[in-house]
Amino acid sequence: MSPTAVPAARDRLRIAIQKSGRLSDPARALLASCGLSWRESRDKLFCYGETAPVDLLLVRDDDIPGLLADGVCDYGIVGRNVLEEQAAERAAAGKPQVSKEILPLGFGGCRLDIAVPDAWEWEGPQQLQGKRIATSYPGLLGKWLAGQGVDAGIVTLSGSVEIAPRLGQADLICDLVSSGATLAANQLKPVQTIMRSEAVLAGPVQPFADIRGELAQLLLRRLDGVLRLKDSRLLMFQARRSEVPALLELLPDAEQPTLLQVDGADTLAMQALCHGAMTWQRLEDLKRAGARGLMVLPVERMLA
Ligand SMILES: Nc1ncnc2c1ncn2[C@@H]1O[C@H](COP(=O)(O)OP(=O)(O)OP(=O)(O)O)[C@@H](O)[C@H]1O
Ligand SMILES: O=P(O)(O)OC[C@H]1O[C@H](OP(=O)(O)OP(=O)(O)O)[C@H](O)[C@@H]1O
Ligand SMILES: [Mg+2]
Repeated sequence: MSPTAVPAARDRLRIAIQKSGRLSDPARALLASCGLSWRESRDKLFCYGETAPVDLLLVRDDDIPGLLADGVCDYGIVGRNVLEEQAAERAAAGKPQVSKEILPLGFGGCRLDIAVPDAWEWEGPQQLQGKRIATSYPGLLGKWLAGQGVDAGIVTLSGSVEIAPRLGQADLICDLVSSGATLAANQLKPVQTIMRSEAVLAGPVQPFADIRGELAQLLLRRLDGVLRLKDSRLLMFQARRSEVPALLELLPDAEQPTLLQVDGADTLAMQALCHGAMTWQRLEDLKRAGARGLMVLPVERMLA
């Protein structure tokens, strides 16, 4: 599609997700928890939305920003690293940005790190001057190097970046790191993070002018509800009125606690939506502060 072409109006929303890889299952599970379900095409590349007019396109993650830019799909679930890399490449080519990060989704967490051979003593970014750096993220690395005022050679590789220093293709690398195991197995160590990444919902910079605007609102509202409840629990207990202030101090993450009088004036029942982890330690602290009959319940859905 030419850069000036306007994508045809559609009456269904189309979301691109990774076909197979780290983000495919969690992306699908997240959308399913928003009440969406699909019928799959025989080639398993397109899923037709059944419960709502929201279809899925199953593709390679690197293709998602381009599909968004071309208007082939309306939203995409992709790593911030991929989205930002293609944005950096578009910017370097003088192309306008047509899509952006709408919402971080809380899975697929990793970092884009500079990693050097174990034997190096790291003194800071200036040490990279004149070095060759292997990466699959030339746009992000180039932008970061320019910001540091460092002139280094970028060796672009599509995979197996960690092996490049041993093969003599580069002096060091810039790649995704999660546990650090791949770096360690290749006698490399991370020395500098240039980006923190996770899966994000990417979407258009401009709002939709057709029915997709309403579908987009519905999707975003439901995603917001699901993500807000991800680590949330409903906490219920009873306590004496005099103990309530101390108990509330132990619950800084409680949203609008509700207090009900249960017998006479002294005993109160309390319920609150808590957004932090409800560990055994926390429950024991609450018990010590006077909470009785503590119950922690999962919260399935919330509509603010
Ligand atoms: N080790 C990791 N830990 C956590 N998340 C990661 C890790 N490596 C990559 N990711 C995130 O998951 C995304 C997808 O990674 P994956 O390895 O499945 O991609 P891929 O091999 O490029 O897949 P595709 O075949 O779709 O091109 C990455 O872009 C990144 O955002
Ligand atoms: O810090 P770690 O937990 O070891 O993870 C980092 C590795 O994970 C990714 O590769 P992946 O395993 O997806 O293989 P790939 O190179 O084929 O994409 C990434 O490119 C690193 O190589
Ligand atoms: Mg890929």
